[in-house]
Amino acid sequence: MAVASTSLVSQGSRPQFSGLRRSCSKQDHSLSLSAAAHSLFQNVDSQLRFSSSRRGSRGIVAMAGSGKNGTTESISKLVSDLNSAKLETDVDVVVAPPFVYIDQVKNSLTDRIEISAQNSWIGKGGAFTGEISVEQLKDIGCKWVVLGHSERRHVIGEDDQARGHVFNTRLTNFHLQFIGKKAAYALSEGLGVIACIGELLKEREEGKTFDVCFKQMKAFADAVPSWDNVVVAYEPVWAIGTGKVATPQQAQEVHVAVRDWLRKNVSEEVASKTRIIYGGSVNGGNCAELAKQEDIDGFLVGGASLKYHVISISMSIETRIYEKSMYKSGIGHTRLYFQNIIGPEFATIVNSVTSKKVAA
Ligand SMILES: O=C(CO)COP(=O)(O)O
Repeated sequence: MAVASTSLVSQGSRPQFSGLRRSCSKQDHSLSLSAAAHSLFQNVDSQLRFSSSRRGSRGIVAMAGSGKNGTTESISKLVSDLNSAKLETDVDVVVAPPFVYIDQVKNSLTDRIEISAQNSWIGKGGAFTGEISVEQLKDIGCKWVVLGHSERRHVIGEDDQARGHVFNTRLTNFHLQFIGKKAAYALSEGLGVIACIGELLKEREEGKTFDVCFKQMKAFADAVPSWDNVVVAYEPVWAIGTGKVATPQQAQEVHVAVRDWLRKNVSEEVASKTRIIYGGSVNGGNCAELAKQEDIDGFLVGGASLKYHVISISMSIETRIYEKSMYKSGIGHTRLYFQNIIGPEFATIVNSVTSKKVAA
């Protein structure tokens, strides 16, 4: 779980909060996705077809927020908000600050919330200038690392598979299944891994969502010896930082497909136990509906982790105004608008995961 909170991030970058609900009982999964499911992927009523047999008692880790930039001052404020937030107890909360602020966050953040890095090196530390080793992350108190984030894949160029070129002999092997191998090394050293997957808009439009997600899952599965400390984060790239959140149905159908992939390719037990969280424009307004979906076990949150949850109530009151001056000015009814700040938005998101559990 990783909360990389926006508070830990500064303008122009998306922080990431992820909330993870705590783990859960093993459930029977009867759903099996057939190949034909791919062609049905876009159908409107897919929610029903893709609904799994899991029950809501499953715990969820669901809050990771991190930021990719920030300042000492903005981070102090975010940490203070996190420390005072009322967070339900059965949600694991993780914050993933930028590397340079991890120490500051670690030294000021409540123990209730764990810390994640946003990336780590593929193997044991050594002469890899500019990289951060897993050993160093552990040394400063990190418990988690986010790997395979879409920005690392599509902006930095990290990949699951071998690259078309090799920088030098020493790096040849590293570039084979780069992301999976990073995950394997982090796990071997005791860090939890938030393993990100997700399709580009073009890939979704071409009907390749499952193919892309399954390929990314395979790269992790081929490399990791155990899924015990892995949380899968499904983040459709087109939803990250765009304000275009996946609908609950769109998210659920991918989550259940990924769970089914785990069942078929790893084991029934791993499929049942692995927490699959959703990321991509999650906020205080849309989290509750997403959290109701059976296979959404929490969230990886960016921008919303920097904000406050504001409830706007607009009330139109049909009131005849007899007061002379008002009447003359033509005001026949009064509209009242209320804005109520109910706390940090990440708290709303974390607690939505708990509400799902309670409701179920
Ligand atoms: O990047 C993200 C999480 O890693 C998601 O960011 P947003 O919540 O801002 O879309």
